[in-house]
Amino acid sequence: MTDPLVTLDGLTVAFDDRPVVDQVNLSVHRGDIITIIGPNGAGKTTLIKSVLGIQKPSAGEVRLVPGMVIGYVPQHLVLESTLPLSVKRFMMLTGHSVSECRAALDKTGVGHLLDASVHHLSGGERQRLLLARALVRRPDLLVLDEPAQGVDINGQASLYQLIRQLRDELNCGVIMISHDLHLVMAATDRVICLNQHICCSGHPADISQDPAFIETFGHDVARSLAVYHHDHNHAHNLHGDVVEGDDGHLAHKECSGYAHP
Ligand SMILES: Nc1ncnc2c1ncn2[C@@H]1O[C@H](COP(=O)(O)OP(=O)(O)OP(=O)(O)O)[C@@H](O)[C@H]1O
Repeated sequence: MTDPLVTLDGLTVAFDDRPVVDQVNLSVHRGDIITIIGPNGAGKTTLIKSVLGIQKPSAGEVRLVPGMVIGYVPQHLVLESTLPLSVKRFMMLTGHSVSECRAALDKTGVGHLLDASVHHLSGGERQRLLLARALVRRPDLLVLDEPAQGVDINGQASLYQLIRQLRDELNCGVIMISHDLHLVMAATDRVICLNQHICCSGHPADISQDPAFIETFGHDVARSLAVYHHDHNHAHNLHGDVVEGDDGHLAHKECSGYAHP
């Protein structure tokens, strides 16, 4: 495996001697999609700010591959509402050419909005614009802070799908914060459950059964997530009945559920 793009080594950030990120070890490689979940105030944004270099660690360190490019997608696009601003002009503020900006907008599915006003975009279109602004830099690492905020449920699913597709195309690493637990479970490779320290981490299918996850999010959340996961130890016949597989085990081949690992 290649060297990680980012390594957090005992990262600790304290405000007034209160650690809000406590001894976090984490590495992100090319191709990884890592999602940070956790309750309000758990230190998720602080951790991401440390990766971006805008929050200094109190202890430990953040190591980045030298020369690496980071594309950042904030939660919201904050704009002066009285200032007329087209999508094209907004993108060109990055210093990239029109053709590069257009290519990035095409990639995120909003190339047709080049001449539209940014003030008139829907929630989903705004998030795609912010993603295009991050992509135009051809990042090695994409950092997203709740990218699906203000986007409806169908829009959220396609936004997460787009993030996976961009990861494949750019071969970048992705680290994001999300509160949309069901979508996270379907769209990510590794979940980090943060509550100052890392409570638990792992594949989405496994994490909902972790006692630390249940302690942080409660039984109801864990149970509702567990609905989407089941062991592949049996098969269904055309009537949906469970049947035994060829190898004597019960195999679950015909079910096309939500989040099969
Ligand atoms: N600059 C700062 N000075 C003092 N306290 C801060 C500062 N930034 C964050 N905090 C505190 O650190 C804690 C973690 O904040 P952070 O924004 O990282 O949490 P979060 O997990 O992203 O929360 P949310 O899900 O609510 O966005 C909070 O208690 C917050 O008030």
